[in-house]
Amino acid sequence: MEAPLLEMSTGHVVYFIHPRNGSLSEEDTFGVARWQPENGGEPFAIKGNLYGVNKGERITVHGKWETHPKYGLQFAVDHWERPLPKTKDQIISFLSSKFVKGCGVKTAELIIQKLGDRALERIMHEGAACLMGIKGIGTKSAVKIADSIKSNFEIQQIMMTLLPYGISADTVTKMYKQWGNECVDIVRRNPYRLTEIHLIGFLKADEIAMTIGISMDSPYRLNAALQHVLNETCYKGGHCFVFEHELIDRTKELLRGVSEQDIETELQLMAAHEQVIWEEDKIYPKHLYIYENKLAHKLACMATRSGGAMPSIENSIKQYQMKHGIVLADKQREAIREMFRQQILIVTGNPGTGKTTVVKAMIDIYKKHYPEASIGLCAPTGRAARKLGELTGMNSSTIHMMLGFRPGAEPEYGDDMPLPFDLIFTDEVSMKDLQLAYHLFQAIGPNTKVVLIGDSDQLPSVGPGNVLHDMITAGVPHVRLTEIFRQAQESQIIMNAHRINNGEQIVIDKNKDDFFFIEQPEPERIAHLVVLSVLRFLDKGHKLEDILVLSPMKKGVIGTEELNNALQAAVNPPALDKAEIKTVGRIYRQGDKVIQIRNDYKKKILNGDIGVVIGTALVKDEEGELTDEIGLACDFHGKVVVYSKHELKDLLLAYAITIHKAQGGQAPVVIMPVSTSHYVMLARNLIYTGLTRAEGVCVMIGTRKALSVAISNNKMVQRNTALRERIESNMQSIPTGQRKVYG
Ligand SMILES: Nc1ncnc2c1ncn2[C@@H]1O[C@H](COP(=O)(O)OP(=O)(O)OP(=O)(O)O)[C@@H](O)[C@H]1O
Repeated sequence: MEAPLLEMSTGHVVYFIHPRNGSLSEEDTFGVARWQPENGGEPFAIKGNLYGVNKGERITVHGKWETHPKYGLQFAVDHWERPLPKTKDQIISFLSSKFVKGCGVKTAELIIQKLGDRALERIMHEGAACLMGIKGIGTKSAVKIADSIKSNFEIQQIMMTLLPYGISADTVTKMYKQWGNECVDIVRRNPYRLTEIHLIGFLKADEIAMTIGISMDSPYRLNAALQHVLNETCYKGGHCFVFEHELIDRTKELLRGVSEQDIETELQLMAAHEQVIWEEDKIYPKHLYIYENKLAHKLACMATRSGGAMPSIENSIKQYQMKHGIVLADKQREAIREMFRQQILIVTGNPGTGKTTVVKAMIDIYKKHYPEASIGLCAPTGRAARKLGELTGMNSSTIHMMLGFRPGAEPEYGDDMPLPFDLIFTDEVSMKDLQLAYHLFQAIGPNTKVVLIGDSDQLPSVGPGNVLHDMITAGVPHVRLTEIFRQAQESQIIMNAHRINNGEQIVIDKNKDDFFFIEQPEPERIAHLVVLSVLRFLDKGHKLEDILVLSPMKKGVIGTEELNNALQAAVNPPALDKAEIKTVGRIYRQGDKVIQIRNDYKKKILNGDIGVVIGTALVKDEEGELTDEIGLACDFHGKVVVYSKHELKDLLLAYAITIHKAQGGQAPVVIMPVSTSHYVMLARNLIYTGLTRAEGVCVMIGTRKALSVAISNNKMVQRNTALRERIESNMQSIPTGQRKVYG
């Protein structure tokens, strides 16, 4: 049976029925609107994918009539387009609309006066030149006007061609921004280039390629598949490279039916063109290879620059101890001496071993010796940076902010412009992945000292690399603090963290009120108890921001997604006076705790930043001008950020977060489900990292059996990295005689 012919109607949306504010997004495109046809007929309801349609805008909808059981006759939109305005009035209203930049009604009338009724066709054909000489239009605004007219209609043509291939309107808009009117040619020739636009992955591009008719063994396909497997393996597994045989096997599995020989040949070509780096049996994404090599070289240079002991240091330590009424442990004193001797020093220790105490002593003594010196403090997350600042009483920032990360460009500080500090302390070093470590060390000048502080027993970085471990094993100067001080010994959280780290079971003294284990085997009951515990802490006067609910994973009854839904319903239920924004499968409500899950240098909000929804506000466009889209306003420690509907994919509820996401942050209360339903995730360093997020109270809910499985599982997941070997060989290539003396 042939598909019924589509009918069409040109007119405009009078108002949106659903959603009422008309704010649709790429994820949520379904809308219902009151439609006024321009032929003067009766208004009627239209429904369907109305994403991109603006109230009052003249468009043409194509679709068919349907009878809804409740709402009666409606026009179901299949697709829509913006027709070229024809009459003088239509042209003036289009030219003076928000689609054309820099043109008001007056200017629009002058344009028609000069160019006539075919003004738009002429502008598209002749460009800005035909606008020159019109009163009030300078060269700049002529270009602006011509460009916006051109892109408006050009993009529509491109959409008509590309939408049938299954490419979404939003992706076409992004492609157009990047490739202009070459979009169609590019996609037809090599649809895998769509993966350059970050919204499309290999699988989707492959689907489109198959619709276009690209052959199964096309070199474009093989190339994209190899890139995809290489990047996925590195970024999901934390690897810096993938072994050749593994890369080929996985790619073969993905492409099914393509020969190993063809894949290998493509890989050789990629290596020849330096799309990837092939070193012995290792295949690197090019950027990770560069990072690993340059970082290794820099670390080796710094690690071999020692300045010799400072004679007056023992006296300074003594004076510090007297002034502060403290006796530093041997290892703490060693760390201070080494800090003066070395250009780079790593100080590690489990909780309560005096890391912060020694940092404060280092700062104090260094300032005594060098009163004019400038000292910088930084950490990988906002939370860790704030804590370091509070504990030392000095300014502290995220590493990203310190280095001046910006969208689409290299950071402000790098090897040609080193950071302007004599001494830098950087905390939570276990979280630094290869890329962040590379950027930080690139920006360290020859006369700057760096002290890295952290706990090497915590989870490794989320991103590729095992930087802290590799630095320590390669012999970068390192002091490990081991003594647990008396005050710390009183904390059951700290003592149990040490036990877990040593593979021992936890011990709880029920007379103390900082550590609780609630035995409960049923995941549904565990989830219920988590919610009850949160409510109880809130009743006791804790603020929402004081409580971290940590789960090892996202999925499942006690995964973060379901816990977040349950906690949102219990802690922040809907109310008439609370603003809300809905996207697919999620509601954000005023008062919700939220977490950013991607670095956004433009908004200056980093992956892992936690904030609170404060309401709704108008979204600004790329030029900073207000649009009529209603977005979600969130407060991140005093910084207010507005998210468009489209940007909400970067924001999750944060009543419950994964332990990985919680790294680098702590809270007075931690509630953590520990269940065998998370079997695959039960690992010692995971539980240890979760527990050590608690500053005051930890409540574990689950089974001792699950906890015991986790504590016994100390298998370190292997990461493919050659940083250690590279640091070692770089160190060896600097002859002892030529090693520079620091200081
Ligand atoms: N030399 C010392 N003598 C006595 N007490 C000390 C000494 N060093 C540190 N402490 C005390 O031990 C406790 C833990 O120290 P500190 O906070 O410096 O450890 P930390 O390793 O930074 O801990 P965390 O990783 O939990 O932040 C503090 O109460 C601190 O005052």
